[in-house]
Amino acid sequence: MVELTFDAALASLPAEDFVREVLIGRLGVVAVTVGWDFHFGKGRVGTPAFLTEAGARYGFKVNVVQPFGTGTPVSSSAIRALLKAGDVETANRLLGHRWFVLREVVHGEKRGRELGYPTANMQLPPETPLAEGVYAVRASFDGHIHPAVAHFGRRVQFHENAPPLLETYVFDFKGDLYGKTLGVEFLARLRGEAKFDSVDELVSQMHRDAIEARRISTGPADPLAPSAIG
Ligand SMILES: Cc1cc2nc3c(=O)[nH]c(=O)nc-3n(C[C@H](O)[C@H](O)[C@H](O)COP(=O)(O)O)c2cc1C
Ligand SMILES: Nc1ncnc2c1ncn2[C@@H]1O[C@H](COP(=O)(O)OP(=O)(O)OP(=O)(O)O)[C@@H](O)[C@H]1O
Repeated sequence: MVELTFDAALASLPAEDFVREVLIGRLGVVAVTVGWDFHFGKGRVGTPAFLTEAGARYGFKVNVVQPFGTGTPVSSSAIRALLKAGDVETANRLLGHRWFVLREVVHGEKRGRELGYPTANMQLPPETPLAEGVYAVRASFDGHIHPAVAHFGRRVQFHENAPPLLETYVFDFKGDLYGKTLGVEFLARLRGEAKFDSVDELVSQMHRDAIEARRISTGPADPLAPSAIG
């Protein structure tokens, strides 16, 4: 990979000089692929049309990739905004695969098993763009993928201001997951995190979450968002 520092000298380099000095002189390109709205060179003169014409003169091939889909352009900021809003289905379609995290399972407060839902806890980086709430997910470990339900949040039922955790309950599984690396891919958000009048009410809601998540995570997959964890 060649990374060019975008400094004043590069910013003021005319498109024609960039082609001659960088693409031909330094890299000796035989083919160049750019997006349909790509611009380069001083004054943004280097359009895909400019590049195609330069390619014909210098003898390199130019592929211009047209926009994908019909709606909003696919961009990492659009995907982050969708995940922050909890719309994982649309984020997954824009990504072309299900959004997933890969992390080690850490110890928690051992409350999960008392509630009837032992959960594998994972700490996600603070900048993770994910809405708090309950999700239908699939979890991968030891070479197998399991349907599961996950909660991402601060556990407002029990804590005032704890850091957010991803907690995953794996259906039809019993075993020790501490220290293992889990892949968790997200299929749908079921609801936001809530504080109930009693722990019993939280547990009743968790039963309903589990039924809904099992239905989704064992159901047919969206062909536009295949699994990336297996
Ligand atoms: C399906 C599911 C739904 C959950 N919903 C909530 C919720 O709405 N509010 C909340 O504070 N915690 C929720 N939790 C998190 C539980 O409070 C947490 O798993 C439990 O307290 C265990 O906590 P620990 O990791 O501190 O032991 C949920 C967990 C699961 C698995
Ligand atoms: N079906 C399951 N799904 C997830 N973890 C399970 C399951 N069965 C057993 N476990 C084990 O139980 C651990 C979680 O248990 P429990 O929730 O009581 O303790 P914890 O580490 O404190 O987590 P939490 O803080 O969520 O309570 C997991 O890390 C895993 O090793």
